[in-house]
Amino acid sequence: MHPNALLDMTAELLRDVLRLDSPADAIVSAFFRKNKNLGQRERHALAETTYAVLRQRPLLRHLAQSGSGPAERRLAILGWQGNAGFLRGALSPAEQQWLDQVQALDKSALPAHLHHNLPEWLAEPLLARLGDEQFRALAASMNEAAPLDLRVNTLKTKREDALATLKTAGIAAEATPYSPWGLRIQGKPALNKLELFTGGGVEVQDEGSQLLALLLDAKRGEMVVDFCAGAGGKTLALGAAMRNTGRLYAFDVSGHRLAALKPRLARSGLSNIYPSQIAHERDERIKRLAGKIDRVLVDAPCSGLGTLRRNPDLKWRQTPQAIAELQAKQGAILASAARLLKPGGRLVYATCSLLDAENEAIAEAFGAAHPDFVPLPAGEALDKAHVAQAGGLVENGYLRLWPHRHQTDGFFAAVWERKR
Ligand SMILES: C[S@@+](CC[C@H](N)C(=O)[O-])C[C@H]1O[C@@H](n2cnc3c(N)ncnc32)[C@H](O)[C@@H]1O
Repeated sequence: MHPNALLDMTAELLRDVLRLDSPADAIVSAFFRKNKNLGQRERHALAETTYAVLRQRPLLRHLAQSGSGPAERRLAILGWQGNAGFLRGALSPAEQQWLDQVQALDKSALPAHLHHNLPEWLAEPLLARLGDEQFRALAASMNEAAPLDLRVNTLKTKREDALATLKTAGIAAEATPYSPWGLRIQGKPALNKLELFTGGGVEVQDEGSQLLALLLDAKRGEMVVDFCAGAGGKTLALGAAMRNTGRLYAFDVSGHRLAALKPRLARSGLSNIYPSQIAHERDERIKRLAGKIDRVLVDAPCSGLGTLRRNPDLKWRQTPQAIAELQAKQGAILASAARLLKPGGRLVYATCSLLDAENEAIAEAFGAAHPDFVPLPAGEALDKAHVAQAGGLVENGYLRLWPHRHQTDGFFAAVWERKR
């Protein structure tokens, strides 16, 4: 495709995405379905430029004020993530001159919000929690793309063997530092045609997600519930940890999400998983299982703000009001899920949010209202699950993962044991 045509196409995609009325990944996928003849490199440039503009929207909008022509084209030029020579081929002499001027500007004197590129309602609590230096490091890490992590399905293969298979296929990878199941891939190679993937030997899963499953420490023969199973990323990890024995109920209110678990389940070779759509957190099925379950994971619906490297549109689409509504939901789901546990059973509450409001605040309110649940320090639980350097993943007894410190998505988890 001619460079100018691709640049105009990127501007068209940006126009749709910047309306912020649907998730960016859904808009990008629909755009690719509509434009089937785009090559791999063109798709990469379109998607990555879109994400780069979303990540740095305030800064790029500020810088784009000086140019001329359609605003989205200017943003696409400033955020361009494809080949630089290719971009030059798309620019008019005036655009090239403007780009050179913008690139030469000293940006160090710009106001703080043009550096962190976060809305004020989000920047403020993060800065208060982390302090200036850590906050800057976090904001910078959110401007990077996330690495590609895999979880080895230990039912089918060993981590060393999966690593060797990847190497033979010309894919560079290394063991993840914390999760004993994890591999971190260099770059973004296509994996979906590899036997290792189609045969269920590995699943794509952020190392942080793997650590949440490890925290539950589900064992052979147990009765386990994944209360908010969604498309089953953690369900599959738990099922393998249980060595395909016992019973693992995968609950979710979304039939659509549970349906996405089916092909992954087929690849995994697991037969101990029972997906079940529930109407709400007080569904009859939950009452029937009350007091019978060994371990319950509540991977609660949340703002998703720990995943900004993958979903940068969330910082512009989320609102404080939506988070207040989520908090009420999180408390209600946790209280209801807790009723499932046997005496001595383990409860894990987790989110992929960075905000205390969805994390510590929910865990502490639950703890205060449920004296029969005793907090279990996350570091201890992770150590027992063979997680390396577990002490560095914990704050105030809770699991707290940060993109800038741990190279994972942002995650929180609290653990309790029901009194015997
Ligand atoms: C963070 S996502 C789960 C991701 C999933 N555990 C994984 O690892 O792939 C939260 C899930 O909670 C589900 N959910 C929302 N309200 C719920 C409720 N009242 N009871 C159970 N699940 C609920 C959503 O449909 C969503 O799939």
